[in-house]
Amino acid sequence: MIYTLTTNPAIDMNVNSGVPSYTHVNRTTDAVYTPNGKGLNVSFTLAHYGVKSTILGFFGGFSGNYIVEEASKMCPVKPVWIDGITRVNIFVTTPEGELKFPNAGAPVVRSKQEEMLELLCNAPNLDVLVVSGSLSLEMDQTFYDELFDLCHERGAELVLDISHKHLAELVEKKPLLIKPNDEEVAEIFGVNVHNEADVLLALHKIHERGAKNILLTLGGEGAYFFNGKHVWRANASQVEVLSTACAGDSTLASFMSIWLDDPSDVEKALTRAMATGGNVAMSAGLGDFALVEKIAESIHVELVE
Ligand SMILES: Nc1ncnc2c1ncn2[C@@H]1O[C@H](COP(=O)(O)OP(=O)(O)OP(=O)(O)O)[C@@H](O)[C@H]1O
Ligand SMILES: O=P(O)(O)OC[C@@]1(O)O[C@H](CO)[C@@H](O)[C@@H]1O
Repeated sequence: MIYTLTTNPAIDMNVNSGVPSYTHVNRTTDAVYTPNGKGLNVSFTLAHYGVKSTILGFFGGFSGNYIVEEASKMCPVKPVWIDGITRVNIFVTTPEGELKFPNAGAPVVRSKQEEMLELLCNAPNLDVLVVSGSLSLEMDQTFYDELFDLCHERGAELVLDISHKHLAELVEKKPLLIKPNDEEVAEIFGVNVHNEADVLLALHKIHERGAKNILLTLGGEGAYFFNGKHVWRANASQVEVLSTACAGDSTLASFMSIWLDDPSDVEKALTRAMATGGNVAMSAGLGDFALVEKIAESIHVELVE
Protein backbone atom coordinates (compact mmCIF):
# COMPACT_ATOMS: atom_id res chain seq x y z
CA MET A 1 0.00 0.00 0.00
CA ILE A 2 1.16 3.51 -0.82
CA TYR A 3 0.78 6.15 1.91
CA THR A 4 1.19 9.86 1.22
CA LEU A 5 2.17 12.18 4.04
CA THR A 6 1.46 15.90 3.74
CA THR A 7 3.19 17.65 6.60
CA ASN A 8 1.54 21.00 5.80
CA PRO A 9 -1.77 20.64 3.89
CA ALA A 10 -3.68 23.58 2.47
CA ILE A 11 -6.84 24.74 0.85
CA ASP A 12 -5.71 26.30 -2.40
CA MET A 13 -7.60 29.39 -3.50
CA ASN A 14 -7.07 30.19 -7.19
CA VAL A 15 -8.29 33.59 -8.39
CA ASN A 16 -7.85 35.78 -11.48
CA SER A 17 -6.80 39.41 -11.30
CA GLY A 18 -5.85 42.28 -13.59
CA VAL A 19 -2.30 43.59 -13.37
CA PRO A 20 -1.84 43.92 -9.59
CA SER A 21 -1.73 47.45 -8.22
CA TYR A 22 -0.36 48.88 -4.97
CA THR A 23 -2.59 51.95 -5.20
CA HIS A 24 -6.00 50.51 -6.12
CA VAL A 25 -8.16 47.72 -4.71
CA ASN A 26 -7.35 44.52 -6.60
CA ARG A 27 -10.73 42.92 -7.31
CA THR A 28 -10.37 39.22 -8.14
CA THR A 29 -12.73 36.85 -9.97
CA ASP A 30 -13.42 33.16 -10.58
CA ALA A 31 -12.39 31.88 -7.14
CA VAL A 32 -11.79 28.12 -7.07
CA TYR A 33 -11.21 26.47 -3.68
CA THR A 34 -9.67 22.99 -3.60
CA PRO A 35 -8.52 20.64 -0.83
CA ASN A 36 -4.78 20.35 -1.35
CA GLY A 37 -1.28 20.01 -0.11
CA LYS A 38 1.39 18.22 -2.09
CA GLY A 39 0.83 14.69 -0.77
CA LEU A 40 -2.94 14.98 -1.12
CA ASN A 41 -2.45 15.95 -4.76
CA VAL A 42 -0.32 12.84 -5.22
CA SER A 43 -3.07 10.65 -3.73
CA PHE A 44 -5.81 12.27 -5.83
CA THR A 45 -3.80 11.78 -9.02
CA LEU A 46 -2.95 8.18 -8.13
CA ALA A 47 -6.67 7.57 -7.52
CA HIS A 48 -7.47 9.03 -10.96
CA TYR A 49 -5.17 6.38 -12.48
CA GLY A 50 -6.68 3.59 -10.41
CA VAL A 51 -3.85 3.29 -7.87
CA LYS A 52 -4.91 3.10 -4.23
CA SER A 53 -3.21 5.14 -1.54
CA THR A 54 -3.97 6.37 1.96
CA ILE A 55 -3.66 10.04 2.88
CA LEU A 56 -1.85 11.04 6.08
CA GLY A 57 -1.46 14.60 7.31
CA PHE A 58 -1.87 17.15 10.08
CA PHE A 59 -5.21 18.98 9.92
CA GLY A 60 -6.90 21.66 12.05
CA GLY A 61 -9.85 24.05 12.18
CA PHE A 62 -12.61 24.64 9.61
CA SER A 63 -10.16 24.35 6.72
CA GLY A 64 -8.73 21.06 8.03
CA ASN A 65 -12.26 19.67 8.38
CA TYR A 66 -13.13 20.71 4.83
CA ILE A 67 -10.00 19.06 3.37
CA VAL A 68 -10.51 15.79 5.25
CA GLU A 69 -14.20 15.68 4.30
CA GLU A 70 -13.52 16.30 0.60
CA ALA A 71 -10.44 14.06 0.42
CA SER A 72 -12.34 11.18 2.06
CA LYS A 73 -14.63 11.09 -0.97
CA MET A 74 -11.61 10.00 -3.05
CA CYS A 75 -9.18 8.15 -0.75
CA PRO A 76 -8.98 6.83 2.79
CA VAL A 77 -7.67 9.60 5.08
CA LYS A 78 -5.99 9.13 8.45
CA PRO A 79 -5.72 12.62 9.95
CA VAL A 80 -3.74 13.72 12.95
CA TRP A 81 -5.83 16.60 14.35
CA ILE A 82 -3.93 19.68 15.50
CA ASP A 83 -4.86 22.94 17.21
CA GLY A 84 -4.91 25.96 14.92
CA ILE A 85 -6.22 26.37 11.41
CA THR A 86 -4.90 24.58 8.33
CA ARG A 87 -3.60 27.25 5.94
CA VAL A 88 -5.27 28.68 2.84
CA ASN A 89 -2.73 29.24 0.05
CA ILE A 90 -3.47 31.86 -2.58
CA PHE A 91 -2.64 31.64 -6.28
CA VAL A 92 -3.38 34.72 -8.37
CA THR A 93 -3.39 34.44 -12.17
CA THR A 94 -2.59 37.85 -13.69
CA PRO A 95 -1.94 38.97 -17.28
CA GLU A 96 1.75 39.11 -16.34
CA GLY A 97 2.00 35.65 -14.80
CA GLU A 98 1.06 33.79 -11.66
CA LEU A 99 1.59 35.10 -8.12
CA LYS A 100 1.89 32.39 -5.45
CA PHE A 101 1.27 33.12 -1.75
CA PRO A 102 1.72 29.97 0.35
CA ASN A 103 1.23 30.57 4.07
CA ALA A 104 3.48 29.13 6.79
CA GLY A 105 0.70 26.94 8.19
CA ALA A 106 -0.47 25.98 11.67
CA PRO A 107 2.10 24.74 14.19
CA VAL A 108 2.46 20.99 14.69
CA VAL A 109 3.69 20.41 18.24
CA ARG A 110 5.98 17.51 19.10
CA SER A 111 3.24 15.33 20.62
CA LYS A 112 1.33 15.48 17.31
CA GLN A 113 4.47 14.54 15.38
CA GLU A 114 4.83 11.53 17.68
CA GLU A 115 1.18 10.65 17.04
CA MET A 116 1.95 10.56 13.31
CA LEU A 117 5.03 8.38 13.82
CA GLU A 118 2.93 6.00 15.93
CA LEU A 119 0.24 5.93 13.25
CA LEU A 120 2.88 5.04 10.66
CA CYS A 121 4.39 2.35 12.90
CA ASN A 122 1.02 0.61 12.87
CA ALA A 123 -0.05 1.42 9.30
CA PRO A 124 -1.05 -1.86 7.62
CA ASN A 125 1.02 -2.95 4.59
CA LEU A 126 3.29 0.08 4.45
CA ASP A 127 5.19 -0.46 1.16
CA VAL A 128 5.87 3.07 -0.04
CA LEU A 129 5.66 6.37 1.86
CA VAL A 130 5.52 9.53 -0.25
CA VAL A 131 6.52 12.58 1.78
CA SER A 132 5.69 15.89 0.14
CA GLY A 133 5.76 19.60 0.84
CA SER A 134 6.97 22.00 3.47
CA LEU A 135 7.26 21.42 7.21
CA SER A 136 4.78 23.47 9.16
CA LEU A 137 5.86 25.58 12.12
CA GLU A 138 7.48 23.85 15.10
CA MET A 139 8.60 20.87 12.99
CA ASP A 140 12.31 20.18 12.90
CA GLN A 141 14.08 18.66 9.89
CA THR A 142 14.91 15.62 12.06
CA PHE A 143 11.27 14.57 11.55
CA TYR A 144 12.35 13.47 8.05
CA ASP A 145 15.14 11.34 9.59
CA GLU A 146 12.60 9.73 11.90
CA LEU A 147 10.42 8.90 8.90
CA PHE A 148 13.39 7.26 7.16
CA ASP A 149 14.28 5.22 10.26
CA LEU A 150 10.69 4.06 10.55
CA CYS A 151 10.47 3.10 6.87
CA HIS A 152 13.79 1.27 6.99
CA GLU A 153 12.63 -0.68 10.07
CA ARG A 154 9.40 -1.60 8.32
CA GLY A 155 11.09 -2.46 5.01
CA ALA A 156 9.24 0.32 3.21
CA GLU A 157 10.55 2.64 0.48
CA LEU A 158 10.50 6.42 0.70
CA VAL A 159 9.66 8.91 -2.07
CA LEU A 160 10.50 12.55 -1.36
CA ASP A 161 9.21 15.75 -2.92
CA ILE A 162 10.47 18.44 -0.58
CA SER A 163 12.25 21.77 -0.95
CA HIS A 164 14.03 21.59 2.40
CA LYS A 165 17.81 22.07 2.46
CA HIS A 166 18.08 18.86 4.49
CA LEU A 167 17.31 16.94 1.28
CA ALA A 168 21.06 17.17 0.57
CA GLU A 169 21.72 14.85 3.56
CA LEU A 170 18.50 12.83 3.28
CA VAL A 171 19.47 11.45 -0.13
CA GLU A 172 22.28 9.57 1.67
CA LYS A 173 19.52 7.46 3.25
CA LYS A 174 18.73 6.14 -0.23
CA PRO A 175 15.19 7.23 -1.05
CA LEU A 176 13.55 5.22 -3.83
CA LEU A 177 12.73 8.37 -5.79
CA ILE A 178 13.05 12.12 -5.42
CA LYS A 179 11.41 14.81 -7.57
CA PRO A 180 13.32 18.07 -7.44
CA ASN A 181 12.79 20.97 -9.84
CA ASP A 182 15.57 23.17 -11.25
CA GLU A 183 15.30 25.67 -8.38
CA GLU A 184 15.69 22.94 -5.76
CA VAL A 185 18.65 21.40 -7.59
CA ALA A 186 20.39 24.78 -7.57
CA GLU A 187 19.57 25.68 -3.96
CA ILE A 188 20.05 22.25 -2.38
CA PHE A 189 22.66 20.54 -4.55
CA GLY A 190 24.46 23.63 -5.86
CA VAL A 191 24.08 22.89 -9.59
CA ASN A 192 22.58 25.63 -11.74
CA VAL A 193 20.78 23.93 -14.58
CA HIS A 194 21.11 25.94 -17.80
CA ASN A 195 21.59 23.17 -20.37
CA GLU A 196 21.62 19.39 -20.77
CA ALA A 197 25.23 19.06 -19.61
CA ASP A 198 24.24 20.74 -16.32
CA VAL A 199 21.25 18.40 -16.00
CA LEU A 200 23.43 15.32 -16.44
CA LEU A 201 25.94 16.66 -13.92
CA ALA A 202 23.17 17.27 -11.38
CA LEU A 203 21.54 13.86 -11.91
CA HIS A 204 24.83 11.98 -11.48
CA LYS A 205 25.78 14.04 -8.43
CA ILE A 206 22.44 13.40 -6.70
CA HIS A 207 22.53 9.69 -7.59
CA GLU A 208 26.09 9.33 -6.30
CA ARG A 209 24.98 10.88 -3.01
CA GLY A 210 22.37 8.13 -2.63
CA ALA A 211 19.03 8.82 -4.37
CA LYS A 212 18.15 5.62 -6.24
CA ASN A 213 16.00 7.35 -8.87
CA ILE A 214 15.54 11.01 -9.76
CA LEU A 215 12.70 12.69 -11.65
CA LEU A 216 13.92 16.22 -12.39
CA THR A 217 11.14 18.50 -13.63
CA LEU A 218 11.85 21.74 -15.44
CA GLY A 219 8.43 23.37 -15.76
CA GLY A 220 7.70 24.29 -19.38
CA GLU A 221 11.05 22.73 -20.38
CA GLY A 222 9.90 19.18 -19.58
CA ALA A 223 11.70 16.65 -17.41
CA TYR A 224 14.53 14.13 -17.08
CA PHE A 225 14.53 10.76 -15.33
CA PHE A 226 17.67 8.91 -14.13
CA ASN A 227 17.61 5.41 -12.66
CA GLY A 228 21.34 5.13 -12.10
CA LYS A 229 21.86 3.39 -15.45
CA HIS A 230 20.08 5.48 -18.06
CA VAL A 231 18.82 9.03 -18.47
CA TRP A 232 15.60 9.81 -20.34
CA ARG A 233 14.38 13.23 -21.51
CA ALA A 234 10.77 14.27 -22.16
CA ASN A 235 9.41 17.49 -23.60
CA ALA A 236 6.64 19.45 -21.89
CA SER A 237 3.41 20.02 -23.77
CA GLN A 238 2.55 23.34 -25.44
CA VAL A 239 -0.47 24.33 -23.41
CA GLU A 240 -2.18 27.52 -22.34
CA VAL A 241 -1.04 27.82 -18.75
CA LEU A 242 -3.56 28.98 -16.15
CA SER A 243 -1.82 27.91 -12.94
CA THR A 244 1.18 25.62 -12.53
CA ALA A 245 0.31 24.94 -8.86
CA CYS A 246 -0.15 21.17 -8.42
CA ALA A 247 1.57 20.39 -11.75
CA GLY A 248 4.64 18.93 -10.04
CA ASP A 249 2.63 16.73 -7.68
CA SER A 250 0.46 15.34 -10.45
CA THR A 251 3.56 14.74 -12.57
CA LEU A 252 5.18 12.72 -9.78
CA ALA A 253 2.03 10.70 -9.09
CA SER A 254 1.20 9.97 -12.70
CA PHE A 255 4.80 8.84 -13.27
CA MET A 256 4.58 6.55 -10.21
CA SER A 257 1.22 5.16 -11.33
CA ILE A 258 3.06 3.28 -14.11
CA TRP A 259 6.67 3.10 -12.95
CA LEU A 260 6.06 1.54 -9.50
CA ASP A 261 4.38 -1.41 -11.22
CA ASP A 262 6.80 -1.62 -14.12
CA PRO A 263 10.12 0.22 -13.64
CA SER A 264 11.18 -0.83 -17.15
CA ASP A 265 8.47 1.21 -18.90
CA VAL A 266 9.99 4.66 -18.32
CA GLU A 267 8.81 5.87 -21.71
CA LYS A 268 5.16 5.25 -20.90
CA ALA A 269 5.53 6.63 -17.37
CA LEU A 270 7.21 9.85 -18.56
CA THR A 271 4.66 10.34 -21.33
CA ARG A 272 1.80 10.10 -18.86
CA ALA A 273 3.68 12.35 -16.42
CA MET A 274 4.27 15.16 -18.93
CA ALA A 275 0.74 14.95 -20.32
CA THR A 276 -0.77 15.04 -16.85
CA GLY A 277 1.45 17.92 -15.68
CA GLY A 278 0.52 19.87 -18.82
CA ASN A 279 -3.20 19.32 -18.32
CA VAL A 280 -2.95 20.35 -14.66
CA ALA A 281 -1.05 23.53 -15.65
CA MET A 282 -4.10 24.48 -17.77
CA SER A 283 -6.38 24.26 -14.73
CA ALA A 284 -7.00 25.82 -11.33
CA GLY A 285 -5.96 23.13 -8.86
CA LEU A 286 -5.68 19.64 -10.34
CA GLY A 287 -8.54 20.07 -12.80
CA ASP A 288 -10.28 17.04 -14.30
CA PHE A 289 -7.43 15.38 -16.31
CA ALA A 290 -9.78 15.35 -19.32
CA LEU A 291 -7.13 16.23 -21.92
CA VAL A 292 -4.33 13.91 -20.80
CA GLU A 293 -4.78 11.38 -23.63
CA LYS A 294 -4.84 14.12 -26.26
CA ILE A 295 -1.83 15.96 -24.82
CA ALA A 296 0.12 12.68 -24.62
CA GLU A 297 0.21 12.60 -28.43
CA SER A 298 2.60 15.57 -28.34
CA ILE A 299 5.01 14.10 -25.80
CA HIS A 300 8.27 12.53 -26.97
CA VAL A 301 10.58 10.59 -24.70
CA GLU A 302 14.20 9.99 -25.72
CA LEU A 303 17.04 8.04 -24.18
CA VAL A 304 19.89 10.48 -23.53
CA GLU A 305 22.54 8.10 -22.17
N1 LIG B 1 4.51 26.11 -18.51
C1 LIG B 1 4.27 24.79 -18.64
N2 LIG B 1 3.90 24.28 -19.84
C2 LIG B 1 3.67 22.96 -19.99
N3 LIG B 1 3.80 22.07 -19.01
C3 LIG B 1 4.17 22.52 -17.79
C4 LIG B 1 4.41 23.90 -17.53
N4 LIG B 1 4.76 24.04 -16.23
C5 LIG B 1 4.73 22.79 -15.70
N5 LIG B 1 4.39 21.88 -16.62
C6 LIG B 1 4.31 20.43 -16.47
O1 LIG B 1 4.35 20.08 -15.10
C7 LIG B 1 5.57 19.40 -14.78
C8 LIG B 1 6.05 19.84 -13.41
O2 LIG B 1 6.29 21.23 -13.41
P1 LIG B 1 7.38 21.92 -12.49
O3 LIG B 1 8.73 21.51 -12.90
O4 LIG B 1 7.05 23.38 -12.51
O5 LIG B 1 7.07 21.25 -11.07
P2 LIG B 1 7.14 21.87 -9.62
O6 LIG B 1 8.14 22.97 -9.61
O7 LIG B 1 7.29 20.76 -8.68
O8 LIG B 1 5.67 22.48 -9.56
P3 LIG B 1 4.69 22.81 -8.33
O9 LIG B 1 5.44 22.84 -7.06
O10 LIG B 1 4.15 24.16 -8.71
O11 LIG B 1 3.64 21.74 -8.36
C9 LIG B 1 6.51 19.72 -15.93
O12 LIG B 1 7.51 18.73 -16.09
C10 LIG B 1 5.54 19.80 -17.10
O13 LIG B 1 5.18 18.52 -17.55
O1 LIG C 1 4.32 24.87 1.08
P1 LIG C 1 4.44 23.59 0.31
O2 LIG C 1 3.98 22.42 1.12
O3 LIG C 1 5.80 23.39 -0.28
O4 LIG C 1 3.48 23.71 -0.96
C1 LIG C 1 2.09 23.74 -0.78
C2 LIG C 1 1.42 23.90 -2.10
O5 LIG C 1 1.76 25.13 -2.71
O6 LIG C 1 1.86 22.86 -2.96
C3 LIG C 1 0.80 22.41 -3.76
C4 LIG C 1 1.18 22.52 -5.20
O7 LIG C 1 2.32 21.75 -5.47
C5 LIG C 1 -0.39 23.25 -3.41
O8 LIG C 1 -1.55 22.46 -3.48
C6 LIG C 1 -0.10 23.76 -2.03
O9 LIG C 1 -0.74 24.96 -1.71
